[in-house]
Amino acid sequence: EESKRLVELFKASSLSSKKPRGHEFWDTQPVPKIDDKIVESGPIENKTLEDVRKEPLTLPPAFEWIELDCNKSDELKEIYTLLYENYVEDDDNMFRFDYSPEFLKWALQPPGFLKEWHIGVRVVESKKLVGFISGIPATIRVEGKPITMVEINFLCVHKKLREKRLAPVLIKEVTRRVNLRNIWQAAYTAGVVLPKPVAICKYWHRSIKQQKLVEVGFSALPPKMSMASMVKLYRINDEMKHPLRPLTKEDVPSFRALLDEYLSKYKIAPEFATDEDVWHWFETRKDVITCYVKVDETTKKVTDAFSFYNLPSTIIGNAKHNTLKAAFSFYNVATTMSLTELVGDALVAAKKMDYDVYNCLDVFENSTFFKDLKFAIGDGDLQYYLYNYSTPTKKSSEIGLVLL
Ligand SMILES: CCCCCCCCCCCCCC(=O)SCCNC(=O)CCNC(=O)[C@H](O)C(C)(C)COP(=O)(O)OP(=O)(O)OC[C@H]1O[C@@H](n2cnc3c(N)ncnc32)[C@H](O)[C@@H]1OP(=O)(O)O
Ligand SMILES: CNCCCN(C)c1ncc(F)c(N2CC(C(=O)NCc3cnc4ccccn34)C2)n1
Repeated sequence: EESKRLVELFKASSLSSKKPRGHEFWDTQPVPKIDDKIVESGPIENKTLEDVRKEPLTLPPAFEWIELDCNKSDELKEIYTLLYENYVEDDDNMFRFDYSPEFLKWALQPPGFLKEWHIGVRVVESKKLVGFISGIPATIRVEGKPITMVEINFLCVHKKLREKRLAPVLIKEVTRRVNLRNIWQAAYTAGVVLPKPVAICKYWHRSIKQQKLVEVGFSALPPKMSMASMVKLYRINDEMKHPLRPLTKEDVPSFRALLDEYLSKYKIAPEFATDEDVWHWFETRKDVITCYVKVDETTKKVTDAFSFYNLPSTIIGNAKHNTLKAAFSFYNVATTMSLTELVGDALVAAKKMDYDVYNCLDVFENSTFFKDLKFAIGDGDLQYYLYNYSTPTKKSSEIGLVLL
C-alpha cells in the first residue's frame, strides 16, 4: 500500500519528466511567468477592438451562457445558492463562505456596473446554474497611475464539474466582454498561487467569541491554558473609546477626500472617483457593510473611519454550530487617533454586533496593531493579481486595496 502511494506521489511530483508542471491556461495569458523578474510597470500586451472575438466562447453542447440579473431576486438567489454550495472552502473543508444575497447585490452592482459582466453557465436541459464569474468596473492606481480596470470575483464551478477546464472558458469569456468595452486590465485575488502574484498577503484573526471558535475548530486552546483564562485574555470592552457613529450622506464629500488622500500613498489602491462610489461602498447596510466615522465638531469633516464587511461561513459538519460569523476589515483611516485605537473601537462594534471573529489582512499598516490588539496569524494566504499589467512585486504594506 505504502509503496503504491509513493509511486503515485512520484508521478504527481515535478520530478517525473512526463507531466509538465506548467500552467496550460495561464501560460497563454498576458500575465508574468511565475519566475519573471519585473523591473518596470506597464501593460503586457496592447490589443485593439479589432483583435477581440465578437462571439461568445464555445461551451460544450450541454451548456449555455446566461447573464444573471441581480435585480431579479430569483436570479440573485441562483448565484447565492451556487456559491453557498460550491464556493471557497478552507484546506480542511471545515468552512465554506456564505456570501448573502444582499451582500452579492451590493458587491455586484456598484455605480457603472454592467449586467453583461455577471456571467453564468447553465445546463441547457435543467437550466441549473453550474458556473459563474463576475466583473465590476474600478479605477485602480498602480504606483500613482490610475488605470481603468475590472475587479474579477466570485469565480465558481459546481463541485460536480471540477477539473474539466471550465474555469479558463469562464475567464476567457469575461475577458472578451470586458475587452469589448475597451478595458484591458483587471485586478483579482485568490487563495491559490497562479502566475504571478503582485503581492502575497496573510490573514490575521482577532477572536471575539473565543469559546465558540474553539468548539468549531477555528482556533485551538493553547496547552495548559483553561478556557476561562483564554476567554478572559480576549475580553473586549462594551464601549468605544471615541465618538464614532455610522457614516451619513452629508459626511461623504469630506470622507471621499480623506480616503483618496490616504489611499494615494499606497502602490496599489482604488480611486473612489465620485461621491456615489463612496456612498455605495460605505453606506452602512445591515448584515453587509458597517462604516463608522469620527467627525470634527467645528469643521464637520470626517477625520477617522473604520469599516468592515459581513462574510459568514457555513461550518461544515459541526453538531453544535452551523455558521461562523466573521467581520472582515475593509478600509480604515486614522488621523486624530492611532490606528490601534481606531481598530480597537472597530472590535467593540463587532462584538456588539455579535461577531465571532474579526479578520484582517496584513495590508495597509495593519501589521502595526496585530500584537497590541491580540490578533493571531491565520493559515490562509491571499494572493493579489493584476491581469495584463506587469509591475514589481509589492510588500503587503504597499497594498491599499481590499476585494470582497
Ligand atoms: C481585462 C479583463 C480580464 C478579466 C479576467 C482576469 C483574470 C481573472 C481570473 C479569475 C479570478 C478569480 C477570483 C476569484 O473568484 S478567487 C475564488 C475562486 N473560487 C473558488 O475557489 C471557489 C471553489 N473552487 C471552484 O469553484 C473551482 O475550483 C474554480 C472555478 C476556482 C476552478 O475550477 P476547476 O477547479 O474546475 O479547474 P478547471 O479545470 O476548470 O481549470 C483549471 C485552471 O484554472 C486555474 N484556476 C484554478 N483556480 C483559479 C482561480 N481561483 N483563479 C484563476 N484561475 C484558477 C488553474 O490554475 C488551471 O489553470 P492552469 O494552471 O492549468 O493554467
Ligand atoms: C476573491 N475573494 C478573496 C477574498 C475571499 N476571502 C475572504 C478569502 N479567500 C481566501 C482565504 F483563504 C480567506 N481566508 C480568510 C481566512 C479565514 O477566515 N480562514 C478560515 C475560514 C473560515 N471560513 C472560510 C471559508 C473559506 C476559506 C477559509 N475560511 C482565510 N478568505
